[in-house]
Amino acid sequence: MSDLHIESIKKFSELHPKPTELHFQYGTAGFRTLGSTLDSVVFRVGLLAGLRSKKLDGRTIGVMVTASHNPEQDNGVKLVDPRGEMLEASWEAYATSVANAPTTDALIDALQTLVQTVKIDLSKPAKVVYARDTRPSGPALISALEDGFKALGVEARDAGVTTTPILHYLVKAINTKGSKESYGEDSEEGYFRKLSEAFKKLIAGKAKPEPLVIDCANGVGALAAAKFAEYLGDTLPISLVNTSISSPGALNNACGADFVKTMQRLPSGLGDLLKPGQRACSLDGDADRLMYYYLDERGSFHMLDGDKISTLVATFIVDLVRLAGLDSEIKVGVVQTAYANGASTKYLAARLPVKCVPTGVKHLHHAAEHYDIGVYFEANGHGTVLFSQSTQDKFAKHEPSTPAQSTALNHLVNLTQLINQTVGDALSDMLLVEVVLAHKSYTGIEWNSLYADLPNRLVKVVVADRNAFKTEDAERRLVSPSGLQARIDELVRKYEGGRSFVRPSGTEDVVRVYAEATNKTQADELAFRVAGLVYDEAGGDPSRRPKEFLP
Ligand SMILES: CC(=O)N[C@H]1[C@@H](OP(=O)(O)O)O[C@H](CO)[C@@H](O)[C@@H]1O
Ligand SMILES: [Mg+2]
Repeated sequence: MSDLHIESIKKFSELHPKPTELHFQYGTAGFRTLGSTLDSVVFRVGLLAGLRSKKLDGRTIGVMVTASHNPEQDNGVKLVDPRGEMLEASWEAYATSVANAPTTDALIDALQTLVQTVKIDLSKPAKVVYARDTRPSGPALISALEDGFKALGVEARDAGVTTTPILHYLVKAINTKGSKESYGEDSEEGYFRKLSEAFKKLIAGKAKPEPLVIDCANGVGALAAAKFAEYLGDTLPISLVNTSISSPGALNNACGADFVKTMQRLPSGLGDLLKPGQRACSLDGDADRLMYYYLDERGSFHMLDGDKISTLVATFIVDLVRLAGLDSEIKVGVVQTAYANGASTKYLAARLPVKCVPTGVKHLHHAAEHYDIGVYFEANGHGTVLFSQSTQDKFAKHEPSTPAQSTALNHLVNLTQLINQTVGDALSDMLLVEVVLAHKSYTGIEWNSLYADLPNRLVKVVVADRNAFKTEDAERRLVSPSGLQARIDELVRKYEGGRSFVRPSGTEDVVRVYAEATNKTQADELAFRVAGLVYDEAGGDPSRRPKEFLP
């Protein structure tokens, strides 16, 4: 085993000192906080990425610099494992300790501990591919990252400014290059070509849809959507709005998927544009979340969120599997979190297996891998479909006995190419939705009528210590503070169709309360009553108790 390049790491580390007063945590979305505080963290992630690659025999690791739907001044960084997946969970703690070493000497110690604990052979090569979104703090953070690569002698490939899902695609494409499981050409062009060719095959012969309006959140999705428009030509007429990637303050400001989901209204810039019934969708700041919506004849807003997408897509795939004559061999299942609307769960559970897992993409992704075809979406619009290798092998071997079976089988094979199976991908998901709508001859209105969402409300409660809140049963029940769950249950029983749960956020310093009921007033009331219980239980100052929190 060779040694760490200690002198080189020391020299570069002195250029990227850790701010003494800050603690960083590798959470659900990697490290994420104010961009101006992340210099040392990103430098150290450069080192970590190199070590992770060495640990995996020189397979390529991805690094994405983004803060997604968060405000423009925020930034973040996360690592992507070789198959295009989120970093293995055990490394989250190593990343946290490396990021928090107070001095250069402490950093060297933390790295050496990591090398010994996970037995990294330092003589192995280190390869990384990296990218960033459009945030103004991005270029400086990228140069800190590159210092990390130089310090460790990493062979690094710059993927420039691109979406999170494209970076995940690249990681997988690079690592499967030349193999029987090749994921595609390892370039952006390869990605656009792969997806747009699959899309064209899937909608061949279908009626040309009305133009789709895409709100790009003034982020990197604007660049990728514009490229798709070139590749798709008139097979999918699209009209892009909120594409100002270099206007200060514009990113995610009153637009984007998270704004639409949270505010349940149109993003800015679309008001005068949309005709009644016309489909529109929003991407988030790094283009891995998608929300659809439309205005009806009366100008009322209707949102088609991750649950609606999941339902649309899962039932379409179930039908194709049956039509292809594969339903006895291939099982389709859906994964959701507790935030899934109860009406979607009811609709899905009557048709196919549904599993509930804790919040966070890694939980959904792993659970979806247990199905032959696993569909997962968070209500917020992040999700994808996974086809297991054995399922893809079955597609390749299956001999259809009728022309109808053959058509369905072709559609399934093309879906495996259209869908970015590494991670949720707003643009790939958008093409997928468009395919299903075209096949079913649905407008947004018919899609929306599959089931009616239960009215719901999400409330944040600021507490002294959110770690005092511990959950079980996929976060649907509290185990501590003790006794609180029983009081929530007692409240919920008073509401028709009531459901409510409380969990600490993994990305913000708050506790989240979710409630639903059969009408909006009741859902709001239940949410604010539970929020009041949580606030009081956590010892919140009565004089600062938010007025809307009910007694
Ligand atoms: C209610 C909600 O939308 N929670 C989001 C949010 O997690 P929290 O742990 O709730 O802060 O950010 C996660 C990362 O983007 C996302 O996976 C999740 O769905
Ligand atoms: Mg995102």
